[in-house]
Amino acid sequence: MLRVKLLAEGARAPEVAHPGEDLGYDIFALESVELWARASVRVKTGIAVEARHPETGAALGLLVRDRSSMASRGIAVTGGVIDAGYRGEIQILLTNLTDEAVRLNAGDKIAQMIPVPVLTGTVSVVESLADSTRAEKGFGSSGK
Ligand SMILES: O=c1ccn([C@H]2C[C@H](O)[C@@H](COP(=O)(O)OP(=O)(O)OP(=O)(O)O)O2)c(=O)[nH]1
Repeated sequence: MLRVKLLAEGARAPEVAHPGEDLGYDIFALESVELWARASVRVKTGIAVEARHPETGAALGLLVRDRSSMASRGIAVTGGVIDAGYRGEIQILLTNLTDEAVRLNAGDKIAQMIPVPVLTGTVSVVESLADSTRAEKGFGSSGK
């Protein structure tokens, strides 16, 4: 469940293309932007949101992720952590990984937002951690 405040003329509420199946809400650019080669830009959406679990009503955060169609053109979402309590304008950080400038137009669908529960809790500094099979092994320890 997403409550949306439209902050500017031309702002468009997020949409779910396939309700009940899609993980993310598609979001739209408020403005046209030139994405210079190898550079990052912050794109306004003109929306503020409040995401809640449809059954429990618990506050949810949102992770902004790529649309595969944009990623396959070399335009990647960076940043992307929207805290559950954030009520400011959602802005989309995009990085042009290519050597060519790319123009995005106002109204373009530029990213998707995936709701996630808030699982952060208290932080305790301890002397030892619970045993596990992996223990300290990592960085390719399990082979190719
Ligand atoms: O792609 C993004 C990333 C973040 N935000 C907003 C929502 C988020 O809740 C807030 C803060 O983001 P984050 O915690 O990642 O930034 P920070 O650099 O750690 O700033 P702060 O000290 O305000 O937490 O900025 C966006 O609109 N778009």
